[in-house]
Amino acid sequence: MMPHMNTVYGQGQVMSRRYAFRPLKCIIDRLITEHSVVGDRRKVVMEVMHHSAEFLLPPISSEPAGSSLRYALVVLNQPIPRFTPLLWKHSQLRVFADGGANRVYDELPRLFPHEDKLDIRRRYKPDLIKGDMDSIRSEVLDFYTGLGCKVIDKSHDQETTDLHKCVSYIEDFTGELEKSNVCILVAGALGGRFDHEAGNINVLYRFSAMRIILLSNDCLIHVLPRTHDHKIHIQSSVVGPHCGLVPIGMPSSRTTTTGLKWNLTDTEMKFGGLVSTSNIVSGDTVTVQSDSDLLWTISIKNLSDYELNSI
Ligand SMILES: Nc1ncnc2c1ncn2[C@@H]1O[C@H](COP(=O)(O)OP(=O)(O)OP(=O)(O)O)[C@@H](O)[C@H]1O
Ligand SMILES: Cc1ncc(C[n+]2csc(CCO)c2C)c(N)n1
Repeated sequence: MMPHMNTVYGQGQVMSRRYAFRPLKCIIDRLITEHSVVGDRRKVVMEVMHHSAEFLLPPISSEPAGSSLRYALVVLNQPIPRFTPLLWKHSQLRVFADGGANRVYDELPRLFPHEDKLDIRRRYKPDLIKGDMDSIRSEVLDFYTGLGCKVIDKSHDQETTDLHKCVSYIEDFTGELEKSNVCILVAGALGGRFDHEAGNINVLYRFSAMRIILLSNDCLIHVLPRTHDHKIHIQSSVVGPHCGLVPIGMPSSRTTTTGLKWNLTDTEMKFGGLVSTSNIVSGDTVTVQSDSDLLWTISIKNLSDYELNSI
């Protein structure tokens, strides 16, 4: 369930007695004028939504009790990011989207060159494989079914992407009250075919009540819904400084930010006009207020082997 927002109006409505003996046209004119004055003075106080990339830091032992979010991981059919074992460790549910299973099967053992391949494959066993199953190799499917993994074959559904199918499963699996506390991490969502990237971004909007973060080796992106003000906590050891705010889907008439090198102050953003790319974070937090949903993106640092191995 999305947290509700509080709306605070600047003036009370005591118009009926005041206009009781005036001609109708006059009343209407005054109402139109006063309504726009009230509109200008109206102050909307939004609840603040917090964001962080804590899932790129080694998990702390108190998790999940210490963290307010619970994570689910979806692995797509793209080269797996080098920090995938970290995402795995933070997650309580792991799902392979069709050909994503081949990626874990083939590529994860390469991240642990001194360990036995089979041990690694058994250790990184998903809770579910779901998709239209036209990309997963039969030996890979046999391996994971042999381990007892659940498989949902949706080969009859050629209307939605494999990522959509996986997110839909997680959404069904998540109670209404839990939705705002669950965050879906999608590994391998960016940097490949553009039609797939656009489809992956569309999933952010199709499931707008869920927190979903698309990740590649180089960056992460997620939506900042217009229903909230946003406070983005920057873990500068793992993300930044490059970032962007992009009004995908609809223009924004007014966006205001703090914590960026090039801040916006009630600024309009739209494709064909201004979009904030190649921006730089300048502190520990970035705040964003906008009248439109925006995409937030921030670069992911090239984590050292030391950091990656400390998991
Ligand atoms: N090149 C890519 N770039 C970004 N995302 C990708 C790419 N390839 C696959 N994906 C993501 O991984 C998911 C699973 O990929 P898979 O190749 O199994 O899908 P598919 O439906 O068979 O794709 P195709 O359109 O090639 O038939 C896709 O739904 C998509 O979200
Ligand atoms: C208008 C329209 N465009 C493309 C597709 C194709 N498509 C979209 S999702 C999907 C499944 C991929 O696993 C496929 C084949 C469609 N159905 N409708």
